[in-house]
Amino acid sequence: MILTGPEINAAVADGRVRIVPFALDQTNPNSYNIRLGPTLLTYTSEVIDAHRANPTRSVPIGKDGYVLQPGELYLGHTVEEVGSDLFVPLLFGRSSVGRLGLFVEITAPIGDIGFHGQWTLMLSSVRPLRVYAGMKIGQVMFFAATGAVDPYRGKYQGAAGPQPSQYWRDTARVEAVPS
Ligand SMILES: Nc1ccn([C@H]2C[C@H](O)[C@@H](COP(=O)(O)OP(=O)(O)OP(=O)(O)O)O2)c(=O)n1
Repeated sequence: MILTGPEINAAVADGRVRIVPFALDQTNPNSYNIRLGPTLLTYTSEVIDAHRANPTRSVPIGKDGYVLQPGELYLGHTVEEVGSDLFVPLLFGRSSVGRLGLFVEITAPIGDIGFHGQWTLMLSSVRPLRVYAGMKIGQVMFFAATGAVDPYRGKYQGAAGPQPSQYWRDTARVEAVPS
């Protein structure tokens, strides 16, 4: 089951969903629009190494916006902290933004019950595209879950600003290489 817009508003009001800051005019019939935060991160090394922490460069989005270039990966973030200890959040692009040729995540729309923080957006643009801080770039939906809840305690908990991949932490748990 998915929360309707009025139910998202009610869930924010009684604490079942946390969206900060929250504005009623960002609620859709069955989702909530999230805005692009003012900071982007790009990886600076030519090769991104999945087993290492990769260096990044912070790029502020100025008042005149910032032009995303095709072929580059930009890590953005939501203005809003979005989470729930009850519902499963999923983040998707908005159709109006998809129509501009912008992907807002790469195979990672799923949030965990118990995650709280700003979400990291994985921005990639089909054509050069000027984006602006504060633009309503994506939407979060909330799904009712069944079963006992074991809340998120992962490596991105409490995220503030764009978070580069910490996949390298997983390798401490040993990746078995099939022979
Ligand atoms: N586009 C996204 C998708 C998810 N998240 C947040 C919400 C999730 O609860 C948290 C972790 O997401 P995943 O479980 O997909 O990530 P990992 O499995 O890589 O991390 P972990 O091992 O911490 O679960 O990151 C995010 O900020 N941006």
